Formats: sequence, structure tokens, C-alpha cells
Amino acid sequence: ISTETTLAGIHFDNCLMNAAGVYCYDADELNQIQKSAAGTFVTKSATVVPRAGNPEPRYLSTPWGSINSMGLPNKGLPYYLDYVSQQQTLFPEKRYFQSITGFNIDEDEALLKQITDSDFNGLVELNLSCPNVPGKPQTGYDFETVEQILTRVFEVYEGPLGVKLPPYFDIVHFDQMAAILNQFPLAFINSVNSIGNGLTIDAATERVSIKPKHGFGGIGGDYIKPTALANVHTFYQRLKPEIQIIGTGGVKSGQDVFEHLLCGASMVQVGTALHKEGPQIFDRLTAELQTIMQQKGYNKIADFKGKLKYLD
Ligand SMILES: CC(C)(C)CCc1c(C(=O)O)[nH]c(=O)[nH]c1=O
Repeated sequence: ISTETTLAGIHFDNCLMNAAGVYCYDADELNQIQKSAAGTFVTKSATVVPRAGNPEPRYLSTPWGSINSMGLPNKGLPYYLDYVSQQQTLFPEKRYFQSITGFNIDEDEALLKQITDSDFNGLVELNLSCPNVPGKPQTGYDFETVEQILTRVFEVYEGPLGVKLPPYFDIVHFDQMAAILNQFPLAFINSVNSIGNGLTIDAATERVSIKPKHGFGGIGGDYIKPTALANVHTFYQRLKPEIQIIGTGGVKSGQDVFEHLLCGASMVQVGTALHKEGPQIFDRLTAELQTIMQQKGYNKIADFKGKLKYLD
């Protein structure tokens, strides 16, 4: 029973990995994912210069998931490129993900040029949930800007690259985004990022839970699994087969992993549940997935990937 997978022609021993932002801020956290049963890791989204991020409290775990407004705290791209370069030397057969986010198209280009000039041999995950110019929605909801960014990205970058997308909720938005994404030689899309601008409150103190943005933050966990599965499956239906899908959102059991794969994901990321349980979660999720596969008579992911059945 194998839970290995292939993405962009690259083989991974396990289809499970962390989601950008969780257990990937520095070498200590990334080492823990590296040593775990995860097939690979992705770094915290790196920016041109290091960032302290938002004032705390900026993350809260809740019974059904999490809320966060971290504000992109990260060590800056050079730090992660150095770390990944060391890992590439220690584990020459493994491939890692570098997440990046610019605050404008020129920063995206600068980040990609830094990666090109380095010895990085992995995959780039471009975070499109980044803020845009004031008065416009986040980049992932500004379709013209997405098209402009991807045009520039593929003029300057030649390695395997995918985009991290916010969740969509309107079928017309799925159609519009798929039409844009299908124009480009993307290796993958990662669907979904947290559901933006949620609000959790403490009724006892009558206060919000996190400090930034008057308590507004991205929602993860159980709350978002139905949205995540719908996004994974909708893009699986609409994207050209060369663009594979990483499924993220609401994964905390082997069954959740199985559901993302059944919807069409080739790789599955874990965020909120990893934050709660720690890297040993990958042992549990792998074992639970293998048990489900065994019960159903599946030997490999290809036996069921994308084979969700309809009732019509
Ligand atoms: C929300 C942004 C700060 C614009 C991007 C980084 C990010 C953050 C974050 O660093 O606050 N949190 C998420 O759940 N998803 C993200 O993509």
C-alpha cells in the first residue's frame, strides 16, 4: 500500500506535507518536518526583506479549527534558500517547495530572479493571497492582476512553479480563474488558502480573539473542508491535466486525505491540524490513509485519484 505521489514529474515518497505558514518559519521547524513522515516541506511565504509580522495574539486554535492574521512573518528569501540548499546537499534525491509572495509584480520578479540565481532545485509556490494595491481585493480575487502576474512570472522563471489560491465560492469565478490558469505552463495549483476575514470572539470577555485587523483573520480547519474539497474538485474538472492539484484545507484524518485525493488532489497539505498536533501527525495520517486504501482494495493513489462519483 503506497502513499507515494508524483507532482511535476517529481516523485515524493509520501503525498503529505505541511501547508505554508505552519511549522516552516525557521530551520528548527523545517528540520522537524524534514525528519517527520511528510514527503517534503514548503517554507513560510518568503518576502524580499524579513518581516516581523503582526502584533500578537495573531493565531488562535479553536475546537473546529483556527483563525490567524500572522502578517507574513518570515526570515526573508535568502534565509530559506540557504536552508534548502543545505537540505539539497544532505538529501540529494529530495525536492522541496519554496513559497514566495511579493507585494507587487516587480517584487514577484525579484524573488524569482533570486531563486533562479541560486542552486534551488525544487518547486516554487507563489502565494496569490497576498495583498494588492489598496482599494482592490486580494490578488487571488483580482483576475486581471492574476493574469498580469502569471504572464510576467513565466517570462522570467523556468523551473516548476505553482500558485497558492484563496477559496472561490461562485461557479463563474471558478470558470474565470480556470480560463486564466489554463493559459500558463503551471506545474500545479494549491487550493485552498484560509477563508479570509473570518471573526471569532470570546463571549465571556466580549472581545475578539486576535489583535490584528480588529480580530479578523484567515479561517482554517474543520470549518473549511467542504469549501476546500469543492475548490480541489472544481479545478480538477476544469484545468488541463498538465496542471496538477495540491489539496489543502480541513485535513486532520486519513479520511480527509482520502477525500482530497478522491476529489483530484495529487498532494495534500496539512496546516491547522499540524499546528495542533505537531509533525508526528504525518505518521498517523499516513497509517490511517493506508488502512482506508487497504479496506477498499487500493494499492496506490492512482487507483482512486479524482474518481469521485456523482449521483446524477
Ligand atoms: C494573508 C497574507 C499576510 C496577505 C499572506 C500570508 C498568509 C497568512 C499570514 O501570514 O497572515 N495567513 C494565511 O492564513 N494565509 C496567508 O497566505
